[in-house]
Amino acid sequence: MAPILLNCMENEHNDYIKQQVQVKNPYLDTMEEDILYHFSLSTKTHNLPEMFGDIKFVCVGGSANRMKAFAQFMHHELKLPGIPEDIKDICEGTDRYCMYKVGPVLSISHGMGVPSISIMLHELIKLLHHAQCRDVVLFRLGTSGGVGLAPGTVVITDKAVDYSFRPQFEQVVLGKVITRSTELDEGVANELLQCSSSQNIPTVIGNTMCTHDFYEGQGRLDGALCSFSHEEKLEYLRKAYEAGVRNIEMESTVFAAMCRVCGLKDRQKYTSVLSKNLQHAASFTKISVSS
Ligand SMILES: O=P(O)(O)O[C@H]1O[C@H](CO)[C@@H](O)[C@H]1O
Ligand SMILES: O=c1cc[nH]c(=O)[nH]1
Repeated sequence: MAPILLNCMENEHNDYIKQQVQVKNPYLDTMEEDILYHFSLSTKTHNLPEMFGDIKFVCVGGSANRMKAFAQFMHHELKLPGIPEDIKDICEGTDRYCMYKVGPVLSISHGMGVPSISIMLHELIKLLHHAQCRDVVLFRLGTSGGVGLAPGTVVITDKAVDYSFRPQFEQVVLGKVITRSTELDEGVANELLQCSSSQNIPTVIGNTMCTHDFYEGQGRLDGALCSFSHEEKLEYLRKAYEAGVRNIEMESTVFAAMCRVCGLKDRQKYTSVLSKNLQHAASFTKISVSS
């Protein structure tokens, strides 16, 4: 599934915003050193433009092993010199996330849930900014639970939505709730849909619901706690389906919101989430960013 996405994005590359990745924090420029704590990288100890300046695609997913396997797969697909098994974890100085660079592709793990991916995204966006990367496309390759779909269906996200099926992400800042949009890019979703049709993979475009919990949050009956009946669960999932939800996972809203805030507001070209084998999902967004 993943190479299909990357091939597709590369073909359409000229459509992307030719901009350097930017951050939305005036304090960063005044700092003598920026430490990317959870990557074990810093602007003082590492030459980020030299290490990462040629990055065009960033693929993120929850599991460290998956993202290593994906990097090895990309190494093979891109026919890069050397042995895929020898690729090195750039973040080996920390066990929070793993990161592999294969040519213009960066493969990073982000753990489970919004807080974990959010920390990773702060540091990733800063890294791409410091490295002066341009025209970067960001994908999430993950797993998800399908809603009303046959197992194995790939879901390309139209909108990332919250538990109330709203396309928004709520972040508490200084004790106040800030709401950020998670609207996504239609054009990119359609590109991916076209790619899947050429590969004969069952694929739909639909909304992806992001929850803060795998069990009760997703209407599961098999957690340590369950405060609802089977009928109530089905009713909620039915409402979700009617609202256009086709899969459920745990990172898409913050992924979409952060990339959007760091992007061209008027372009609104953003995320998607894919799900495969009931459980394989990928979300993607452009983070070609402007002021
Ligand atoms: O497959 P990954 O990328 O880990 O994502 C999904 O799997 C985890 C739950 O099992 C959550 O993080 C969910 O979003
Ligand atoms: O969040 C998730 C991830 C995989 N499968 C699910 O059902 N939910």
